[in-house]
Amino acid sequence: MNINTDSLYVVLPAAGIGKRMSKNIPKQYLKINGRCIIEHTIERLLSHPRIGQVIVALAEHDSMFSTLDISKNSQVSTVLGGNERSDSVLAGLKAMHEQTWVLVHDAARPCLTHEDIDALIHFCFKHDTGAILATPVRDTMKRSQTNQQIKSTENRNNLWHAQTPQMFKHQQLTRSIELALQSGVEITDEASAMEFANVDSFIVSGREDNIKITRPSDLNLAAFILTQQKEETCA
Ligand SMILES: Nc1ccn([C@@H]2O[C@H](COP(=O)(O)OP(=O)(O)OP(=O)(O)O)[C@@H](O)[C@H]2O)c(=O)n1
Ligand SMILES: C[C@](O)(CO)[C@H](O)COP(=O)(O)O
Repeated sequence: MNINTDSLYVVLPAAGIGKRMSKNIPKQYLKINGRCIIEHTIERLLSHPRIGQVIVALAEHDSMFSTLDISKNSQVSTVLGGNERSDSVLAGLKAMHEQTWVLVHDAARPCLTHEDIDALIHFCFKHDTGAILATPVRDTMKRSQTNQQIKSTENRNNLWHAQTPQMFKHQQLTRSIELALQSGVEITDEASAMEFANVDSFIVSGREDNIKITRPSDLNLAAFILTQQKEETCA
């Protein structure tokens, strides 16, 4: 792979149902500023000069994605996702021809900027190692009992909120996720699969506004962020 010119593939897990959003459609199809969240996300990715292909992992009965113009884009393809996010990611990894590097990015994170994509790609290429975007924890972190009685205060030094994209060597990530799933280990992001496989990976500090739309209150925040970012770009 010519790391200076070859385009990169992105697996976009988009097969979730958005339970925490409590809407009657999966959250990736909710609209912000007139466009579906997933449209914002894919456009942010494909408008980056180094990203050439997005493989979208869809739920089995997803009938909405094919109605979107972005689904007709030649740089977009789809694959059947799975019961868990990790199953969807693995399906995407297996659907592509062998690549050196691959990025995985949540469809529910439409506020991703080229600044963060550049930082992640640069780090991985420079150090020839996998990495994830993340932001440092800034509040005091508490652990509770199941009845929400405070149990302990967690040390927040070197504690981060993992984001996406997460970028790894394609075959290494595929094998690591397969190993974790075969071992019955719960993995909620790609880095946790690499950790289980004892493969080093690193953190690249990302923007705080690369939020994952998860709960209803995130929608207005994401709309504000997208509008602000558009003004930034035009500035
Ligand atoms: N089986 C699954 C579950 C999740 N995802 C995707 O993984 C991303 C991050 O997951 P999350 O925010 O948890 O989305 P949901 O699982 O849809 O949300 P919830 O947990 O509230 O149902 C989302 O883009 C979601 O569509 C996926 O591709 N396949
Ligand atoms: C991958 C992730 O975005 C890292 O924070 C997050 O774990 C995905 O959301 P989920 O709720 O854990 O599926």
